[in-house]
Amino acid sequence: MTNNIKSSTISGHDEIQAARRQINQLDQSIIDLLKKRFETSARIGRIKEESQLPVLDNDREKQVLEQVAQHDSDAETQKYLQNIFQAILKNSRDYQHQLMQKESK
Ligand SMILES: O=C(O)C(=O)C[C@]1(C(=O)O)C=C[C@@H](O)C=C1
Repeated sequence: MTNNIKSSTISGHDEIQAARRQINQLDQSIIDLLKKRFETSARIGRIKEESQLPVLDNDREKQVLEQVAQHDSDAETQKYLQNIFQAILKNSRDYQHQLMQKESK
C-alpha cells in the first residue's frame, strides 16, 4: 500500500517533469515566433511612420482576433487565446511606438 502510493507519486513526478520539458520546448518555439512577429510589426511601423499613419488600426486588430477565433473552435480555450492575442497586439503597438520614439531622437 505504502509502496503503491510512493510509486504513483514518483510516476506523477516524472510525468510532470516530462510535461515541463515539453512546455520548455513549446515556449522556445513561441518565443521564436513572437520575435519574428515583432520584427514584422517593426517593419509595418517604419512604413506607417514614413507615411504618417497611426500605429493603431482597430479594423486590422478586429481581423486578427477574428482569425484567432476561426483557428480554434474550442470555446473553453478561446477566451484565453483572445486574452493572449489582445496582449500581443498591445505589445506590438508599444514596440512600434518605442521604435518611432528612438528614431525621432
Ligand atoms: O497591421 C498593422 O497595421 C500593424 O501595425 C500590426 C498590428 C499587429 O501587431 O498585428 C499592430 C498594430 C495595429 O493596431 C494592427 C496590427
